[in-house]
Amino acid sequence: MTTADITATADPRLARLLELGTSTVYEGTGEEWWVEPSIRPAWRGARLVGPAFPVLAGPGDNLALQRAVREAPSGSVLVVEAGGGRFGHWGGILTEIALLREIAGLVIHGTVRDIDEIEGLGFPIFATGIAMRHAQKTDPGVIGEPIELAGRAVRPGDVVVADADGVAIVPADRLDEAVENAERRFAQERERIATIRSGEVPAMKVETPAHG
Ligand SMILES: O=C([O-])CC(=O)C(=O)O
Ligand SMILES: [Mg+2]
Repeated sequence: MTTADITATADPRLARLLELGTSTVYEGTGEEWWVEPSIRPAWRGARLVGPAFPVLAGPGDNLALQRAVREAPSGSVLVVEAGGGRFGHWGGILTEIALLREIAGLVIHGTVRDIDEIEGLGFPIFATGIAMRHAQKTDPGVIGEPIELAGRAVRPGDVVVADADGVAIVPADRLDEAVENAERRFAQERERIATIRSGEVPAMKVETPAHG
């Protein structure tokens, strides 16, 4: 069982969002659900879904992460604002604890280390990059409270979906709508692709410029 499976089993809507993919989820509802695109999969094939457990870390400090990995509910995704700095905020040891506690994954506006080890363990991480530099362990930060992740509001329990295209945050109270609209979008795209594969170049999609 992968970490993505843990949450997905608990709520089939989450499994479906992950299958449909972040770009489809985002396009389906046409909302500002995308997250800063420099937050990328830390290893190829990483993907995750689950309710957010937000963390505000001190700059260059991972004490807040050490607290969060011990206190976040099983199945949740740690969503961390770490100021985007070039520190090893997270590594192999924290990953081992996260797996023991059945944490579904990590999304961090910041960098991580021990990446080969983490890939071998299959723990999904989305980060701005990889950096070996030691993170301080002095600032307890804030955990389990709403944050802004690189400018995007994230509340505890909002649904995090992340795959090769990046990270999307679906507000908890809009989950049904997100699934419904992503399904519609997915069906439209399959239809369009079927048309192309039948040998027909479809009409262009043209939009009216937005006002204001
Ligand atoms: O020790 C740290 O601060 C982060 C790390 O490398 C690990 O969790 O393995
Ligand atoms: Mg380490």
